[in-house]
Amino acid sequence: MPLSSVAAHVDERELPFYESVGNECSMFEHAFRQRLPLLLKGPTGCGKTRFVSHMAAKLGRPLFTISCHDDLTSADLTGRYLLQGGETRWVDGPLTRAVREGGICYLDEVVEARKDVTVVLHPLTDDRRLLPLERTGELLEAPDDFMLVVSYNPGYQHILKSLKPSTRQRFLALSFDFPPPKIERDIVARESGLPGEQCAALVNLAASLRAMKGQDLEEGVSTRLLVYCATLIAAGVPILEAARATLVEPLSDDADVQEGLMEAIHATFG
Ligand SMILES: Nc1ncnc2c1ncn2[C@@H]1O[C@H](COP(=O)(O)OP(=O)(O)OP(=O)(O)O)[C@@H](O)[C@H]1O
Repeated sequence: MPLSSVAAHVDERELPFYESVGNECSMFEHAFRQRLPLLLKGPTGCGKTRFVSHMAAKLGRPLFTISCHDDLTSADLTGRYLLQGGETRWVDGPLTRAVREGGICYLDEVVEARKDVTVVLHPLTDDRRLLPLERTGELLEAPDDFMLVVSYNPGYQHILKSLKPSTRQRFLALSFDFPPPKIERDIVARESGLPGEQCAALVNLAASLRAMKGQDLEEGVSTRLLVYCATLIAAGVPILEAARATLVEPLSDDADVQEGLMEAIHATFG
């Protein structure tokens, strides 16, 4: 399919809602059109997955999402022979489907993947754009509308779990962070249905909770958790109960840290 005809008349209102923060939408589109793979870096719950679904829908391409973990093998991506009705049949994995169908393949938390997975990605992420399927003997050439997107959270990185330079230098990379306050307020309001003013108070609170990151907290409170909190409040849950369940308990098990978080919450909501 010629790229110029890809999703020429998309109604933005029908796409998964994504509020852009900078130039990420145009960079994604350039990467797609120039057939370059993309790496998204950023903390948990800051909008990376939503961004990818929004862009896939905007470009009119199917999206194949894979959450990477220690046990994920290259066969989970490429496919395997399965016994079906007494016959052994090859079944494509999500990466192979994305290559065959011309879709967007999104590998979330790619640093969690084992080495054999990254090896499969190498010929796909340079100018060869090839996916060798050893088991079937095929060598698939990725079509123009195939794109590989991967993400990871640099905050969780440690020496054993980092991308090798030979892998990361195959990607364009974009950094994500929590959206600026006004944008985050709009996102939380739109996602939860809670009035903007109350969402603004939650976003202010998030700033003080995020300032506690590093002291005793591994990660600052995510936009996702703010949406949860606002959703509960909009559903009638008392603010302090909603805040404890969404902005305190998911962040820490330590009683002292929880107390510190609750203090900040009381300072905002009384
Ligand atoms: N820019 C944004 N536009 C619209 N919604 C957003 C945006 N940023 C965050 N959100 C909201 O935050 C939620 C979490 O975002 P998302 O699932 O995309 O996070 P993520 O960065 O992919 O997290 P993880 O790394 O844990 O997978 C979304 O479901 C959405 O409600």
